[in-house]
Amino acid sequence: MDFAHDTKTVELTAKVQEFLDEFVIPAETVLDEQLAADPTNWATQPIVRELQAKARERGLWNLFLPGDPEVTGGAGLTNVQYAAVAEITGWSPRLAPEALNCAAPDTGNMEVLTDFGTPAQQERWLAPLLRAEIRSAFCMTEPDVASSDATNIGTLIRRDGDDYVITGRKWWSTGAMNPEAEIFIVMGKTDPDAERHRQQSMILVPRDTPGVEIVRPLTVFGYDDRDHGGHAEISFDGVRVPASNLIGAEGDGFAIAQARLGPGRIHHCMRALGMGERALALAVDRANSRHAFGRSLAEQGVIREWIAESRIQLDSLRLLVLKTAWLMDTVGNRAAMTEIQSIKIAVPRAVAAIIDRAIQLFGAAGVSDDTPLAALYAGVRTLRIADGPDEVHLNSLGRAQLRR
Ligand SMILES: Cc1cc2nc3c(=O)[nH]c(=O)nc-3n(C[C@H](O)[C@H](O)[C@H](O)COP(=O)(O)OP(=O)(O)OC[C@H]3O[C@@H](n4cnc5c(N)ncnc54)[C@H](O)[C@@H]3O)c2cc1C
Repeated sequence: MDFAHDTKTVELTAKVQEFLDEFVIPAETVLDEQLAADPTNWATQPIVRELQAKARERGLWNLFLPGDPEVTGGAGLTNVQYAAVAEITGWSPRLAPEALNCAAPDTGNMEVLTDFGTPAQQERWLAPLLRAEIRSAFCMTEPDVASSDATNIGTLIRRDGDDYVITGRKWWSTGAMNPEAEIFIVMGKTDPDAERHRQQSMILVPRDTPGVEIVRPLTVFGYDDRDHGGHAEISFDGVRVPASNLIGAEGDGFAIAQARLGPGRIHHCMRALGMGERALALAVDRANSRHAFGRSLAEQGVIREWIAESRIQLDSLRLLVLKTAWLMDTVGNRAAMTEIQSIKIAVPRAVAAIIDRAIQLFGAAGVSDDTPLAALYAGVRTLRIADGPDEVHLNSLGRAQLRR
């Protein structure tokens, strides 16, 4: 086995690392200042635009998008190549992914439009998303039903002449508080009587369509996540859009959702490893510089154990993520399902524990916003729920093993 990255990855990660160190990490305080200046402004902050311009100049743009760059407008990286890049962006999850136009949910939405959109849909919505001129949201989860089970979804998409009419309520639509999120991909039922996995469809709903109402923002442990455009509850009340806004055919929604979530899950895991590395680096600095009871924290056995545990977890999980990425590249997402589920479960758990140990090492400073740790913890904790809770993946992974 050759564990080395190829030349392209080595060169690209060096450029991304330099960009992170030189521009992104110093910009974090600027972002905080800009967000604090107007707490009612959900739009993309000027510092993000500045970073995006610098990233584009350096060719660090749309790195998440596979396939032929001439056709897709992406960078054409394999999952293995992108894994190394995404991990670096995880060091600054509030800024780096968006600076490179590699942030969820836009990445997943761009993939859906690339793979399933019509030429007209691609021209109208994908092209400006690839240029980061607009943003988007993905509206699947609903407040009234357990939405880890997509077959529960109650939103109706009813055909009426040349239109579809959408009625329902969504929540946790990430990014939708940002007024620049001009397009929503909405999942709903076109045929509630069809076979369970053929009832749903996906449809493009422009934000400014009559009947779309942003009800309220939601918070994660008190964080409004304004740097990601927040998370919105949205009501769709008799929203009428042309039939040509349907993505794929009626009944394709479930299959498109599955296709969207495979790469999305591994991207989250790659970035989470970067979050864990940053927490560990902060912990090491703190342990070496802080003294208690006559010696540095680094000289306490228990702290050394924490540091060692974190290193072991990060290095072992990175190998599992890279193996998963390699399988996705070589045998496809479906054949890599066991590994995708494994990392989706294992990485957020481990990284939450790594950040938790770093918080403990920092004492009270660790739970404040004086360090990035509290926000990193809040972010990684949601990954045990978002894109499907741990239990759903464990259940399916266990079932697959038992059938072997
Ligand atoms: C930060 C964040 C961002 C999000 N962004 C988006 C977004 O952009 N778009 C979107 O549509 N949604 C988004 N979501 C929603 C997310 O996908 C859902 O929260 C998730 O699918 C779980 O659905 P639910 O919250 O309704 O929980 P439920 O489905 O009600 O499940 C609750 C709990 O029940 C248990 N459970 C469920 N099924 C099983 C099972 N089979 N076996 C054992 N236990 C089980 C689990 O412990 C689970 O956590 C986001 C969520 C968060 C937290």
